Amino acid sequence: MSSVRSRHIDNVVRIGTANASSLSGGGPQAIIHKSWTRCMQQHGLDPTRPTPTRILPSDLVRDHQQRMDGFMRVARAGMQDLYGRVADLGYMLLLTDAEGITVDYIGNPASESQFKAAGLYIGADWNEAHAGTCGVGTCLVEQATITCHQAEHFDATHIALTCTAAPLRAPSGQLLGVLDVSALHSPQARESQHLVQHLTAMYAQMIEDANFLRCFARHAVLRLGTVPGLVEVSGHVMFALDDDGVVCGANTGARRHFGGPAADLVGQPITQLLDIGMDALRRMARSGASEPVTAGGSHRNAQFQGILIPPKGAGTVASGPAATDGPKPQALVRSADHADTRRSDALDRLLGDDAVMRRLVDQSKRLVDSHVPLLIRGETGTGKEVLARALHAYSARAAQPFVAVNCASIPESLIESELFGYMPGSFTGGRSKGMKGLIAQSDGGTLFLDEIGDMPLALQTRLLRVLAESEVLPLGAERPVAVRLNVIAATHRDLRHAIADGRFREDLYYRLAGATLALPPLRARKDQAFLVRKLFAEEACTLGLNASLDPEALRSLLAHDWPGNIRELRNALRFALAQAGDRPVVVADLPPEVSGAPAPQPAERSDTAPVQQGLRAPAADAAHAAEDAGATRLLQALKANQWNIASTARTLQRCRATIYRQMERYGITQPHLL
Ligand SMILES: Nc1ncnc2c1ncn2[C@@H]1O[C@H](COP(=O)(O)OP(=O)(O)OP(=O)(O)O)[C@@H](O)[C@H]1O
Repeated sequence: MSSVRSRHIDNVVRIGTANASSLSGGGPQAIIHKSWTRCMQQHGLDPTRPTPTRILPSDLVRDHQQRMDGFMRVARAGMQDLYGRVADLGYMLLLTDAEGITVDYIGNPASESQFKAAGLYIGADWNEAHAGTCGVGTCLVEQATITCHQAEHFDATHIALTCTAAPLRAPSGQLLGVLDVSALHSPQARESQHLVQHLTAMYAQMIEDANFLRCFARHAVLRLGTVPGLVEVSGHVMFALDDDGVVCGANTGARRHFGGPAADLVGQPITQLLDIGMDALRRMARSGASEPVTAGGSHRNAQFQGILIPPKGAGTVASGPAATDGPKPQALVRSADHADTRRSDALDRLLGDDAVMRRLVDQSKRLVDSHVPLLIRGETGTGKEVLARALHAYSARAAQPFVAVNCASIPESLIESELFGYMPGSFTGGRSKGMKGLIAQSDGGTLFLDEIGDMPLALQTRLLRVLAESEVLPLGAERPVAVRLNVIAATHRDLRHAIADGRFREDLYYRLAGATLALPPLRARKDQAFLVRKLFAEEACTLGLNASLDPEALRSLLAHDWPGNIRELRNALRFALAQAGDRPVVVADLPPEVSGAPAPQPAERSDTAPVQQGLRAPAADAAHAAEDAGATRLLQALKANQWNIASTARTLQRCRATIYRQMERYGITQPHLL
């Protein structure tokens, strides 16, 4: 072994066996050293045994390619353009999926055999758990653009390479894969890769944005940039809007700038995020010209130039890829006298042909501007928050803020300061400028108090005072602040029981429940087929798929009794779409509890490779079929959610701690921890 290699191995062993806590800190070197530690201490890789890259057999590679077919086409266009810029410098490009499997490649044909020998080719598995620290694998862990330069690679086989990799995300924010730019030879200085790092990040963003526009081709897209004159091509913030100007998609730039996951932005009227009215949007749609736009709410002062890209195909409606209700005029170019039609849409879009829901929506419309406090009741996942947002969008205060507070999820120690706000210096750890509480932020708009049944008793007393007096007293303040309050509360609990048990104040109940809107469970709704089609279209679009639903699969969906209601339906469709990719979704793609099929036993599955990747050992006891079915269901959900524990927990309607506990019980380990 050459002395360079043995020195490298000594270095990796020394740092990789160090105590992980001694490696705190940021910067490129810390990222690499943390990865070396992970490779040795968690993945059990041995740097003294250099191993060539694992190459998957071609039929498995085809499976990986098919799962991201639509996205691959967009990515290839970006890769070709990028390749034109870096080919002369000896670079080649890889596209991998979110597991690190290479699904596409562009490189100089004359060097193909060398690239292949180095593992820079289709089918190569660059997941850190197998390949050690490398561009793709470490980028998947860090979810950020990184360079792994020469001896920063874990495995001595790869120390001649330089690899720069950037993550690629779906409009939902979910990781889709990685764009990698690599070379067999490069100058020794790491700094030589700076420009490549910028280019890789820039093209990754361009590919994501092209995919975003593909997914939301039937929506109007508001594009915002900071360079006037270039906003059409380089606006880095994009919002897809529906007929009412409500956000139905937000790209990575928008998520980064406006904070939070896509799910938090989706459903908000754009007029709340930006200081812009519907009239201005309609004017932009008509003129096609860009206009200055200022961010609203807590992002005030950010100045943009904005342009509105109309939906593809004149006269089509911007309501999702599978909208079947025929051509409609584009809402954003409709004139003001259609305002009432738009207002009614927000609530009417919640239902198909169901008499109970129709009565509820008609009743809501009569109540929404009456200042009667509304209490929405319904089992978990029936759409209480969705209804609250639609009520707000329908109301006369639609252009004012909608502030949602989940009374069950704010830690008890913070709930008071979050709700009421605080003055500068009023408690340790608070912001030096103080903070406006959520109640005051809702001034003139809607305050949505979700899971109100879980609010601690002491706070119920304070909330009661706020409701009675329409003013809040921030922590540390001497004088109360007046608030124009419109409250919608929601709960899945029986508040009368809670009152009887002394857990909920009766006087607060009567303050909140001026009128009660009872959402029916999904199993009782007659418009299930409408909801299936609507949610299927939305989910397919978010995943960037052009999918269809087999009639037999629709029948299975309609036969299920949906204990988790619309949330469970959405998750089941997301799960099925992830299984099916771009081909039609069939019964076998549905989660076993929906399809009615006996869950396959882990040991009997034909696609053993991914199972082996996820299970350390066969599920604990083969005699316990139910256990095995549970393990399989969990494993499938983990894979469908790219091993993201939080979204797996949402899919299965369990809390994260339960998912971790079940993983431990079934011996399931995340692939990058194996
Ligand atoms: N009418 C609807 N159309 C489309 N999707 C809906 C509808 N109603 C609910 N959903 C979807 O169902 C899921 C649950 O909705 P929501 O959070 O509003 O339910 P919830 O009753 O407030 O749940 P919880 O009680 O757990 O807070 C979300 O993914 C939402 O997008």
